[in-house]
Amino acid sequence: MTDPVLDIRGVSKSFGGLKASDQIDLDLRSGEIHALIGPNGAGKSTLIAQIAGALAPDSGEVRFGGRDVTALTTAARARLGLARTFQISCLAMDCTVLQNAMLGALGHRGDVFRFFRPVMRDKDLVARAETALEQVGLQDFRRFRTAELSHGQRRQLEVAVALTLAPKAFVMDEPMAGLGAEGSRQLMTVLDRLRQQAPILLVEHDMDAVFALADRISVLVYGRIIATGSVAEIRNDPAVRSAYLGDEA
Ligand SMILES: Nc1ncnc2c1ncn2[C@@H]1O[C@H](COP(=O)(O)OP(=O)(O)OP(=O)(O)O)[C@@H](O)[C@H]1O
Repeated sequence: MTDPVLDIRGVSKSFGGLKASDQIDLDLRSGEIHALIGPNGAGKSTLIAQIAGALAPDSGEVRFGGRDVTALTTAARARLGLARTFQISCLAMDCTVLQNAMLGALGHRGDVFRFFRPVMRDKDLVARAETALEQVGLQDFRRFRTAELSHGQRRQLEVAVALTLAPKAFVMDEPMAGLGAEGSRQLMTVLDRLRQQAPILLVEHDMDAVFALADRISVLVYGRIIATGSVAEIRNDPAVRSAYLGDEA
């Protein structure tokens, strides 16, 4: 088997006497969606923050693309290809869908301060942004103002912006939150395809989405991973059922 894209080894983080991350081992392999689930307060956000670089672990190591990135900033990890989405919406609502996608592509080339008019004539950048829009199914909306998009379409656009950065892995924090049935269905179609391009570590409360999408699931309870396995293995795991899934399984 090839090395995992993301490899979390023995990561721990305490807040006072509370162990929010307790010796966590977790990996993300090429081509997969690995869902991280757990009850409120289990430590999902704390772990994601340590993976993305927003929070330093007390101990342990975060490896990305075969290198130790534990000491790197969020921006440095992003430049290496670690894309984190859905924490803060960074879309410019008055810009068109295509312009927003181009902002991502510009960031990738390091010239975010160029003005839009000359940039819009840059065929390479436009092509990169349009390819990303196609990948998320928004090609027909390229000239729409972003404010005109539905909530779900904005999530799809955020994925497109991330795609223009040519990510090697995605970390997604509750992408389905606040979406209706149709928005969730569309975003699930996008994520389902996306895993081939870059694997996804998916934190999600929507169990229907998790069970439909995940290749593997890890269950976090009180800062510890109590099980990792396929959907069937997790559904049938007695410890998971009593600690978390209950009737949902
Ligand atoms: N900065 C902080 N200072 C003190 N305690 C914190 C801090 N951040 C998180 N915690 C605590 O760590 C534990 C884990 O919180 P965390 O937000 O990571 O859980 P979560 O699984 O993401 O929850 P939710 O599903 O509700 O978002 C909680 O008990 C929380 O109160």
